[in-house]
Amino acid sequence: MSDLFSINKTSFNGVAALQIRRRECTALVSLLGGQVMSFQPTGERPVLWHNPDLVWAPGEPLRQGIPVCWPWFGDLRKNPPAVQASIAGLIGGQATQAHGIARSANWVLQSADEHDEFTEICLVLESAPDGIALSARYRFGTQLSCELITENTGGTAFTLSMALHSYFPVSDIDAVNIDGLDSCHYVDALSNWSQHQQAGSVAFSEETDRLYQDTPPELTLVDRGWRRRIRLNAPGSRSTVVWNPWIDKSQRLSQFGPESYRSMVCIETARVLDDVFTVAPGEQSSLQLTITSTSSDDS
Ligand SMILES: O=P(O)(O)OC[C@H]1O[C@H](O)[C@H](O)[C@@H](O)[C@@H]1O
Repeated sequence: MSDLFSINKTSFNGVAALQIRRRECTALVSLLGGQVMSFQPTGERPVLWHNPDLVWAPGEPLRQGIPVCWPWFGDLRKNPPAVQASIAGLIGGQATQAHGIARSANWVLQSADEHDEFTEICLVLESAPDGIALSARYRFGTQLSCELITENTGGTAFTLSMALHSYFPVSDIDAVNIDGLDSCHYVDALSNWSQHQQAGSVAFSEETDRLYQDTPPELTLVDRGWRRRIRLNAPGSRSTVVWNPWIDKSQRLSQFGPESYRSMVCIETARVLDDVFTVAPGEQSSLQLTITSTSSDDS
C-alpha cells in the first residue's frame, strides 16, 4: 500500500473501527452500527459532528457521525401498516427499539479498496434476520459517498423504512439554515404528527423534529458563522427528517451534553411516510447520499 493511503484497524471507546487516511481526507468507520463516525477533508473542518460526550455501552447506538436506521425508522408503531407487517414477518415481537436493529449491531468488513480518487469500504450487517441482507458501501475522497443496499434473500416481498441519520457540526445553531425545503409539506413529530408546510429555509429556535415529504434530491446546510455550505445529494430519497433536541431534550438524552444542541443538527436522508420502499424476492434497493463541503465564498 502506498504512503498516500492507509486503512488501519483501530478502536475507540472499546468499539472496533477502521481508520482511513489518504491525501484528500481522514475518516473513521465503526464496525458497531456500520456507521461513518468522522470525515474530514484535508485542511478543512470536520464534516460530521464529533460528540464529546459519546460513551458507548453494550446495546447502545453511537450518537455521532451517520447512524444507520434500518429496517425501520423511528418508532415502529408510527410506521405505515405495510412496514409494521413486514417487520413482524422478518423479526417478530423483538422489534421494540427506535430506528431498527442495524445501528446497535455488529457489521463485518467485506472489502477495502484504494482508487485514485477515493478509498472504498464495504461492510455487511452481521446476523441479519433470515430473508434479508444489508450492506454499506462508503467512499472517502474529497467528498463522502454512502450507499446502503437492502437485499431480499427470501421468498416474500417486504416494505421497509430507513434513514442515514447524519449529524452535522455547526458554528452555532442560531447561525444555520437548511435550504431546499421551501414549500415542502412536513409532519411535526412534536405536535401530534400534524401536517404543515415549510415557508422559506429552515432555521432553529426550539426543539425540532420534522419529517419532510417530497423533498428534492439536493439540500444545503448553510453555516454563516463558518462561511460553509454542506451539500447533501440523495437522488433516491424523497423524504428528509430534520432534528435538533434543543435545551430540555439535550438534558434527557444519553451520550449528549446539555449544550451540545448548539453545535449540531441532524439532516436525515430518509425513506419514510409515503416514501417507504418495497423489495421483491431476489431484488435489491439502494439508498445513496453524497456529502460535499464547500466554503460559502466559492459556492
Ligand atoms: O435518540 P435516538 O433514538 O437516537 O433518536 C434521535 C432522533 O432521531 C430522529 O430524528 C427522530 O425523528 C427523533 O424523534 C429522535 O429523537
